[in-house]
This record gives sequence, structure tokens and C-alpha cells, in this order.
Amino acid sequence: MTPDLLDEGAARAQAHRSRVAATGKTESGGRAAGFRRKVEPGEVDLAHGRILYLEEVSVSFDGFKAINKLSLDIAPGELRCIIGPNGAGKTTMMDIITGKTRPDSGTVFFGSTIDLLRHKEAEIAQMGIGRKFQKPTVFEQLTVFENLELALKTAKGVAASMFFRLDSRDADRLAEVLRTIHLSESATRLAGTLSHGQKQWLEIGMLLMQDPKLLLLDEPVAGMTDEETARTAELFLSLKGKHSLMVVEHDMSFIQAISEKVTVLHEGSVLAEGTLAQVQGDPRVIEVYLGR
Ligand SMILES: Nc1ncnc2c1ncn2[C@@H]1O[C@H](COP(=O)(O)OP(=O)(O)OP(=O)(O)O)[C@@H](O)[C@H]1O
Repeated sequence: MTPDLLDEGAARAQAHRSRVAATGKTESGGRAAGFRRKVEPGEVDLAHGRILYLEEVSVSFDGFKAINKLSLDIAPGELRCIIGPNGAGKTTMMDIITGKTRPDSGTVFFGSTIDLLRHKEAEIAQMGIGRKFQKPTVFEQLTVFENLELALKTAKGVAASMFFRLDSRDADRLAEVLRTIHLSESATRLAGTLSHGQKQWLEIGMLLMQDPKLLLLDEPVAGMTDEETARTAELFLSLKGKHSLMVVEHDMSFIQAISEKVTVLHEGSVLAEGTLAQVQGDPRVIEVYLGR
């Protein structure tokens, strides 16, 4: 881990907090990012300023509506936090985006042109939607470096991975990801010997090796120490802009550190949206969290 990188992340976190405190406003990750740019085949079309778009999505399990006419969109480069009480539908929403669960009705688009409901889970991952589950699933018997190398091979597909040799571009990328996840000095350590927080960062690094456009992260700081949580906040702020992130978390201090726009889910729909302060002051949100 390099001190300058930590300083840079800490400075960015501080600047972000001051900006939100001063203006009380959220900011998108740059809605103009893809405007009027020619879209290459396989590229996500960001012309409408949205990387992810859900409209009126519903799914029932045995007659119970886990997701109920859910509509929301994420801008390119945005870091969106999703909160909501247990059973609000957060995991089910991620399952729908990643193709694990098919909704009964509604629309789910990646960019303006890719209808995710027409694609299988593996295809969606290949398109650039990476998902991190709550529990880290790194290969404990491999080193940190080997875990990242394996993720790169996987990203290149089965055929290419059979003849895979790390070229200088790949090596540069791997070194950059190691720096980003604060594990440069632990590259030769077995992943099994890392702390819980470091394993979480390594898994995020493995996703980054696949260069995802959108990252879905489920309770990334659960079980982390305060210091690890603070570093994870810096990490996420450094990823914002280059990637779009959707973060489901219950830890409000972590959300406070990273969030601009927060979406509150309740009974499968959006209950409120805004800055953390705005949604925390919303009587409907207070009722849902405290009123029962
Ligand atoms: N496969 C399933 N079969 C039946 N019910 C399900 C299924 N998946 C989810 N549910 C139900 O749908 C509702 C939403 O669950 P979900 O896990 O999406 O909520 P959540 O917001 O992620 O909750 P938590 O914060 O506890 O993780 C819950 O009532 C859950 O029991």
C-alpha cells in the first residue's frame, strides 16, 4: 500500500464530504459521458445518461411481491447507495439485474440498448456487470497475485485462457489493481492469510481485473474493522467515475462517507431518494425503520 494513494483517497473523501455538506446536493457521475459519441459494437450506449435503467419491475415468490413496480436508474460513473430494512428486496433487485432471477414484468436495460432480460447470467457478467456477494470468495490457497491473474484469465474466456501468458499490458493492469486495492505489498501472500477486509478488497480487485462497467456490491463492509471500513470508503470513492457502483449497505456511517444519492427500498419499491440527510429526515423512512 502506498501512502500517497491513501492520502489521495483520504483527500478525495474529505473533498466529497465538504461538497455534499456545503451544497446539500447530490451529483451524478457525469450524465454527458456518452453523449453523441459513436457506440462501438458490444459497447454500452450511454447516450441517454443512464448505465442502468429499471422500470416497473415486479417479481412474486409464491404470491408474495418481493419487488413491486420498482423503477430506478443509475448514471454512468455514479456511486449509488441502496438502503432499506430487512426483506425490502435489495438482494432480489440485484438478482434481477444480474439475470439470476427473472422478473414477472417490467423493463431492465443496461445502457440504452441492451435489454438484460434477454440475457443469461453468464452473458450479463461478460457484458461488464460485476457482482460481489457479502462473503468473500477468494482462492485461499493461491497468492493475491495469482487470484488476480486468474480473474484476468477468466475475463479473457476459456479459449484464450488456455494459451494465457501475462503480457506487459496485463502486468501493468494487475499492478494498478494491486495499488487500487491497497495490496501491492501483499502480492505474494497466500489469500488465506489475509484479514477479512483484505479478502474483501482482493475480491473487488478480481472484479476490477474484468474491467466491469457496473459493480454491484452487497454489504461490502460487514465484519470489517473501523479502519478497514474507512479504507473501503476511500477505495469506492476512487472507483467512482471510472465505474458505476451500486452499493447495498446497512452501515450508515459508511454510507455517510461515500454517498451522494441514496435510494431507500421498502416492500420492493423505492420509498425515498436523495442525500443521506434528506432520506434520514423523511418521515416515511423514519416510520419504516423505527415505526414497528
Ligand atoms: N427465492 C425466494 N423465494 C421466496 N421468497 C423469497 C425469495 N427470495 C427472496 N424472497 C423474499 O423476498 C423478500 C425480499 O428479500 P430480499 O432478500 O431481496 O431482501 P433484502 O432487502 O435483501 O433483505 P436483507 O437486508 O435482509 O438482506 C423477503 O421477504 C424474502 O423472504
